[in-house]
Amino acid sequence: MKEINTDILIVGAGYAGIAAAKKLHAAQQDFMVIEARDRIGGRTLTEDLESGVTVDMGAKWVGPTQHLVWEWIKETHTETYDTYDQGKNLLKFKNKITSYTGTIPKIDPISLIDLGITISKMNKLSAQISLTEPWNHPKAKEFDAMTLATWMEKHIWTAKAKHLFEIGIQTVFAAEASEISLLFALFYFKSGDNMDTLISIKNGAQQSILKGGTQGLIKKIAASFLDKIHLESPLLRLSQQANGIIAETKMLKINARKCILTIPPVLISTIEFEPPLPQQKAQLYQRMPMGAAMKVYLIYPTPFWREMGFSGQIVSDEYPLKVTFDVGHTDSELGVLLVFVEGNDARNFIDLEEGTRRKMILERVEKIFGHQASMPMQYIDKCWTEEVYSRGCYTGLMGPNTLTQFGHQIRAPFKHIHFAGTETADKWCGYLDGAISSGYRAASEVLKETL
Ligand SMILES: Cc1cc2nc3c(=O)[nH]c(=O)nc-3n(C[C@H](O)[C@H](O)[C@H](O)COP(=O)(O)OP(=O)(O)OC[C@H]3O[C@@H](n4cnc5c(N)ncnc54)[C@H](O)[C@@H]3O)c2cc1C
Repeated sequence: MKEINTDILIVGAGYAGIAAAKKLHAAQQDFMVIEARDRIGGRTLTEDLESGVTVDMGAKWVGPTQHLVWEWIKETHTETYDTYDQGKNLLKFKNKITSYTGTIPKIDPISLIDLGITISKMNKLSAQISLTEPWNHPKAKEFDAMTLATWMEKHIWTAKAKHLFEIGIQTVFAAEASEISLLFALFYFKSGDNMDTLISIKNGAQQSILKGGTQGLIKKIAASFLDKIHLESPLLRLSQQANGIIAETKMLKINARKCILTIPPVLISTIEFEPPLPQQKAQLYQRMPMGAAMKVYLIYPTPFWREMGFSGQIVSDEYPLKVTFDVGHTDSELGVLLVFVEGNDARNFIDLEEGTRRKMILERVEKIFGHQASMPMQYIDKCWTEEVYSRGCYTGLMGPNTLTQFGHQIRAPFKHIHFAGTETADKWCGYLDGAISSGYRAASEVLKETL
């Protein structure tokens, strides 16, 4: 086993780990990064397809208020383009297809009012939640004792509004409303400005796309300190002494003064800690499962739906296809349709053979856009629950009784170990921007203690 001495060890080379490294590099600190995978980027993964199309199999979009990602985009002169958002969107509900413009589908007036009131109630409630201490809201215990599904049962009157709201929830959390606490949902909406921002393209979280992909961006940021990143080095054991830590992988023994751990909460329980994590912290990590999502790209010779006057955005109640977007560049001749399968749908869909998955998706898009839709040049899909070093996506979630009882542990250091990762962010928790802010915060904590 090779022994290495460094001042600060960063575990994980996703956006949080690279943000921490960037800050330490700028401060001319002695640090190293260990990463389990054979690549950097974590939950970002950009692939250049033979057709010339670049696809993000992980994180894709950047919204206008995600200022830290925009700083990186500007610093690296990365080109962006807007998600195609012209023409009519389509809603397929109970075998009927209707078209609409804007974020909210055209449905009967009663259901429409019901949906509008529900979203506005969510926004009003979430606006009252503190991002740093959501557990201190006067009704925190009450909100954290119920799931979002329980709240929906009580407050949404029409079946159609409930169904559409559920699709919105699956899209935002990659999970079911019955898996998350109301308090966590309110915190998450506030963290991303509000629910409207999270589900919107224009002025929302789905507004901009990076030309070289989100993994392309992190590669540019890490370029000046690549020699400090050790790939294929999963952390197995972390022990703490009076003056620092000893981290062990299969091949390395690393002695450091401080450690910044950026791995997803669900994976923290896989590390052997000596001494063990404080019991409330350890219990927290037993309660932050990942959601599940599958991303499917369909590449066509042309974005033929645009010529038909459609935006490429579909909201559908038919398993497995619930939501689609046109993510092709306006300058490209090719059509790129991105299909999301999320929550329990994804968990079931992932177990099917690839041929069956392809057939099902193509049947669904054909029903909506016609025969041309059944003949893409390429079908490509990716499931994140199969990724050993992610275990799902988009982020770690909290069910009832988690934020109020254990939430205060999320950013708390444990002796020489500091905790980052998007799940620890107050602003844009679950997103790339939150990952960057968490990395910067953890690096600042360490710098404060070591300088
Ligand atoms: C399909 C998908 C779509 C998404 N869409 C968007 C989007 O459009 N916009 C957006 O802002 N966000 C999106 N997200 C969320 C976004 O990707 C995450 O919020 C962000 O990448 C998290 O960064 P992180 O550094 O906190 O964690 P990670 O990216 O998970 O990084 C943690 C790193 O730790 C490594 N690791 C794990 N275990 C160990 C170990 N034992 N030892 C060493 N290393 C280890 C992992 O390999 C990984 O590289 C999406 C995510 C997915 C998967």
